[in-house]
Amino acid sequence: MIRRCGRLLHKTKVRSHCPTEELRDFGLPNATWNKNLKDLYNKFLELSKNGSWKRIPSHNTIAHHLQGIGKRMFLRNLDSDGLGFEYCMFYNKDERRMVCLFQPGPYLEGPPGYAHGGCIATIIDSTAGAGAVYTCGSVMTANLNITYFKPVPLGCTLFVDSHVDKIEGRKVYSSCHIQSYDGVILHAEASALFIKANH
Ligand SMILES: CCCCCCCCCCCCCC(=O)SCCNC(=O)CCNC(=O)[C@H](O)C(C)(C)COP(=O)(O)OP(=O)(O)OC[C@H]1O[C@@H](n2cnc3c(N)ncnc32)[C@H](O)[C@@H]1OP(=O)(O)O
Repeated sequence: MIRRCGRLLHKTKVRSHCPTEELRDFGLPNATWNKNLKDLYNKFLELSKNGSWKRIPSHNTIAHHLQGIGKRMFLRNLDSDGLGFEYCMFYNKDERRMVCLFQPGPYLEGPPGYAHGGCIATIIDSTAGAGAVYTCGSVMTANLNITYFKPVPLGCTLFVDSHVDKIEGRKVYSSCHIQSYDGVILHAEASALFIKANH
């Protein structure tokens, strides 16, 4: 059993923590991105030209963002592109919005052909969480409520749009919608409560 696991791990190139590994920005286009993802990415690059939006670099540790000691980030734990969470984020400071352009790969399957609900929760938590971090510093998720409206086909392009709605002391209230790349299908919506670090 362990040997079988070992072979599987080897085949799928699951990453182990390697502090000397070269830092790579995964939020840049690669050969596995489909046309819709590339088009949305280019649209947001264009919107970034006047400074309203900013592309957020995405490494395989969060040390870059939080000046801490990062190990391996959950969303960036596969070496091969396109298999898991393929995404990039853009932040708009004035609007307190973080958007994520997301293409769920085949290893995120739940129901046959569709993304697992847990990976949808992960991308919502990460997008809204990153929005809260960029708006007011280090946070922890205290509460996350999701309504799933339509299943998400693997390999499609999603537009994840989060917004910091309200800040009350250490409490940061956010909302998030997941739509198809063209805005036609609303796949899920969520509300989240983040608590700012107590320091
Ligand atoms: C590409 C870009 C990347 C960007 C980089 C970064 C990515 C980052 C992505 C991040 C995304 C990933 C993120 C993750 O995955 S975070 C990992 C998942 N989350 C956790 O493990 C959190 C576990 N819980 C805790 O650690 C504590 O309970 C926290 C820290 C949340 C609060 O404990 P703490 O002792 O510090 O605070 P407090 O108890 O004094 O309470 C303070 C206030 O908050 C209110 N309250 C507390 N809990 C709840 C609740 N459940 N509902 C409603 N209200 C709640 C409470 O009533 C009080 O209100 P008030 O009395 O003041 O009015």
